[in-house]
Amino acid sequence: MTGPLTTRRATGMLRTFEDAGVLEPADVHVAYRLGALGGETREPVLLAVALGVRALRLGSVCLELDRLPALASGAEGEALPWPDPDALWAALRRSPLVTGGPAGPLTPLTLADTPSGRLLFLTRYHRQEDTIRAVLAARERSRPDVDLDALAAGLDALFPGGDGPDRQRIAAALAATEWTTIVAGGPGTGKTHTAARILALLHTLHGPGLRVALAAPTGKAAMRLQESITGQAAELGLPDGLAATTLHRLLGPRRDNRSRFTHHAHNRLPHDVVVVDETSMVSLTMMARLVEAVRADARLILLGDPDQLASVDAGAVLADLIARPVTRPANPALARLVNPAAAAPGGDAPLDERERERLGSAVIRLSRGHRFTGALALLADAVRRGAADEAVAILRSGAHSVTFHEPDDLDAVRAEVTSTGLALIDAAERGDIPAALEALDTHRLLCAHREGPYGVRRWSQRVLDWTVAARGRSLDPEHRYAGQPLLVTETDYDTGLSNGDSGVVVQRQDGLTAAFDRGGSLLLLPPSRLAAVQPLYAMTVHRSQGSQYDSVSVVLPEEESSILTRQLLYTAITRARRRVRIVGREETVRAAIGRQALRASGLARW
Ligand SMILES: Nc1ncnc2c1ncn2[C@@H]1O[C@H](COP(=O)(O)OP(=O)(O)OP(=O)(O)O)[C@@H](O)[C@H]1O
Repeated sequence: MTGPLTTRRATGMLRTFEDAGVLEPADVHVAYRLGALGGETREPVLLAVALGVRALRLGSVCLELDRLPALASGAEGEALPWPDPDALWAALRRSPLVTGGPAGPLTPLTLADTPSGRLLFLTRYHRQEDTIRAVLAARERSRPDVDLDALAAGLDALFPGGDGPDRQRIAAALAATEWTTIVAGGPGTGKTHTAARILALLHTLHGPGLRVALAAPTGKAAMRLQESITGQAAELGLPDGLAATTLHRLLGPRRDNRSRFTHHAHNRLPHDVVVVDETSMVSLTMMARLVEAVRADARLILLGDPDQLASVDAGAVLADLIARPVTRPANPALARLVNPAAAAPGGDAPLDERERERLGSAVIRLSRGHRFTGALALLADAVRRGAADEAVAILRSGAHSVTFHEPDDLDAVRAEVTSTGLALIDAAERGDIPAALEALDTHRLLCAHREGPYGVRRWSQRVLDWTVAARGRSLDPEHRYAGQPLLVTETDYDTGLSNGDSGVVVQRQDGLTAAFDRGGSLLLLPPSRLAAVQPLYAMTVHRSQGSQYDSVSVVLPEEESSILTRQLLYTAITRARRRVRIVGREETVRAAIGRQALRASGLARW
């Protein structure tokens, strides 16, 4: 945009909505700028633009014009002068921002009239949704040619459970017979276990020359995927050297444009199979870039947990793709390969009607936990389903793996923080890198916010103070010391570190070095080469997504915090492999479970 970046003060309707706290000055500013550029001055239209910008800021891809009053809660929200949806729709349809105008062909806004409501988009996001819709629909028009006898034999060998409705086997059958498959499921339900078997199956069907890409939205998640797949490679006869990478690296970053890549619709990825893990964290923009870069005759396998927090940017693509209406019947070949309706003693429950319908979109949800059992798994499931009474009962059950602490009852958190902090320092001072890296992931303290009494900043200081008191020696977070945990805050292609990687400073004979675990291989760097890192004593739940720790302590914010949602609590709990400790009040847990982060989009409406 051109012109000075002065903020015009809101007037009229926009002022009313800003004073009520619905709009922020930045929302109003963008609306006025777009209005000025496109020649639109009508207040209700500018209000809708500002509300659309606000929606994006809060994670929605579009504005639901028929549900405007739902944007604000309480009596104050109801009292606001919301525009009449029909009049607003008519005004928007004539707006130069939608149709192009005398000021130029620029159409920054797009309208969509869907069976479940009228939507206003910023055109850029509408285009991205359109890309995803069009590419996936085109991919659904055909299915890969496979030898069904060989496939059946492969499935029997890899999933020897017999005829029961083994959802992992169904996932593999889908992945072999569809171009795009979505394998959803909570932590430890075997998504990567299944992905490894899918790769083995595809290698059997298509021969050893198959080109496979493994990717995830963050470096940490990519490393976990790589570790898991390579750990199973020998057993499954997968080729050596399968490496995972971030989606950014897979698509080829460009220095001149952050949202464009070297691989795109006219320069496709060479791979025959693209497996993406932690898809819930993939933004709408990234998903659009990915699907257009995958060859039409390559398989795309999306793994993820739709109940977790969605991407930092707008959209909840995985959840939307799973929720979209099913437009075609399940692949007829499936009936020969799996038996979704059967009941088998001790096996998965038969697929319900909705699950069977979703096979048409090649979506399967794994439901049986293989990693955690007991109270931790029950708690995660109760939170996911929104069963607050159940969750509270589990928290109060006295189970070892799940404990609940009032905000001033910090003895247990302190004990674990200090014991892991001291173990980290001891190992690092001895120069024992494997032990230091192991100690790093033993326990993690998670907060919802960065700032405030329940935020990362405050709690990091507390962790440091506790560690110093236990150590009996001061530690300066501004200076590297052996045993200091580190978090990478920006991707650095020179060192190979990704945003979100964690490491630890270790004492070596020649001085201090920073050690990072890169999916089983070690990366050692002199601390002076680390550009964007910060000490890691506590982290936000958002940051922790894609990682897991043996034990997790979750500090809940105030009940009123708008960031506190069911998805946030579920994501925090499921970061723990063995035990979770929740610090907060019962009302806060209930408030979190009762508040769902709902992100408006057009994708789920298909
Ligand atoms: N069918 C199965 N039989 C036996 N063990 C299994 C089976 N499926 C998964 N597992 C084991 O359960 C554990 C969790 O599996 P996996 O890591 O694949 O889950 P995931 O869904 O990818 O979890 P996350 O999202 O947390 O990474 C692994 O140790 C895996 O070997």
